[in-house]
Amino acid sequence: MTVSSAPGKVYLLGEHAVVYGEPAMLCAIDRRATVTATARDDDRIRVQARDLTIDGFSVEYGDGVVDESTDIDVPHPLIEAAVGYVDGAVEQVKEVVDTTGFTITIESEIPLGAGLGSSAAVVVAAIDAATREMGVELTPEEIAQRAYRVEYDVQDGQASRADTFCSAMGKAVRVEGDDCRPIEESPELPFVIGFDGGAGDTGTLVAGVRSLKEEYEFAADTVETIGNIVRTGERAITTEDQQELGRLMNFNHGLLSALGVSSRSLDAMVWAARDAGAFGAKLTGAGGGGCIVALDPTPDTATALQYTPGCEETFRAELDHDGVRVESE
Ligand SMILES: Nc1ncnc2c1ncn2[C@@H]1O[C@H](COP(=O)(O)OP(=O)(O)O)[C@@H](O)[C@H]1O
Ligand SMILES: C[C@@](O)(CCOP(=O)(O)O)CC(=O)O
Ligand SMILES: [Mg+2]
Repeated sequence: MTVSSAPGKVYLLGEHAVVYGEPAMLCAIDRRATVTATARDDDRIRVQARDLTIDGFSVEYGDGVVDESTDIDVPHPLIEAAVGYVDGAVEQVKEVVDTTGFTITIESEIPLGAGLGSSAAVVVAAIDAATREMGVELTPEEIAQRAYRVEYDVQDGQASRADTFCSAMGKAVRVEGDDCRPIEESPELPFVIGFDGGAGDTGTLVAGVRSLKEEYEFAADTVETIGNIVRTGERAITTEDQQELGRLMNFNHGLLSALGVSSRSLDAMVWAARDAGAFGAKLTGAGGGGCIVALDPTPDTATALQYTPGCEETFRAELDHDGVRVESE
């Protein structure tokens, strides 16, 4: 039995634009997905994903077939969409090892589809656990590369390397196209997360931005401007200028909102954080619903979020220095 875990992340600056080759900066956070891989005597592949519920049923499946015992009475495309990332991870494992069967069990502290990178963390941890269980040790860079292939395929060819690289490597990272690197001296920033309890579908949201960008030159300019905000933010990171970072996050949120990926509850949480005196706040990840990230060293933002209609949960997040790691083997 092998257990591996990998962290979720928040985007400081640059999501969506990063898909088109603009730079982005993101930080791994101390919420992790944990995957247990156990070799089997037969050649079957089984997946137990307790957090993945469809109509209240948790998903257990294998060999491309959802278990009858899970009693799921929903159309198959819905199930296929939900298990796509895990299926992709299994495919990557099969490319690396001469598989006989294994069972993988997924547990995660990262809310699904909320912009904290649950998909990347699950895929990264699954590839690590299952390949190790089969006797192969991949480097974090190799895992990041394979996990990126999975996100790319599931999101119909529209994915950056950002989430998967950050989850595999940990710390703060900067990603621009194929150029992925850890940010030396990753700053410890006072992250406060607000979660509206909802989710957005990354593939659909990315496709929405792409079509706006193709239709309007000013939408394409907006994407480029987000890249300029990130470039400006690099100086603020090096000097640990939280006030400047906050201002840039506010600007970035406005542009994401213009690109149609914010929502009423995300905007409400962003404004609650700003009114409470946060240095800045923005949605994180694909948007549509899910989480915002604010910078505030005081308890004021968390308190304000607790009283904000639409905010279901608020918590602090710490930079996680560890990327993918083995918990036990
Ligand atoms: N605990 C989990 N078990 C199985 N699959 C998961 C789990 N967490 C996330 N996923 C997969 O990732 C998808 C969410 O990814 P995505 O839409 O990119 O949002 P995010 O990465 O921001 O959480 C889920 O629909 C599911 O396919
Ligand atoms: C919108 C995007 O930039 C980030 C998506 O992040 P998440 O899956 O919502 O955590 C897409 C990508 O980079 O592949
Ligand atoms: Mg994702």
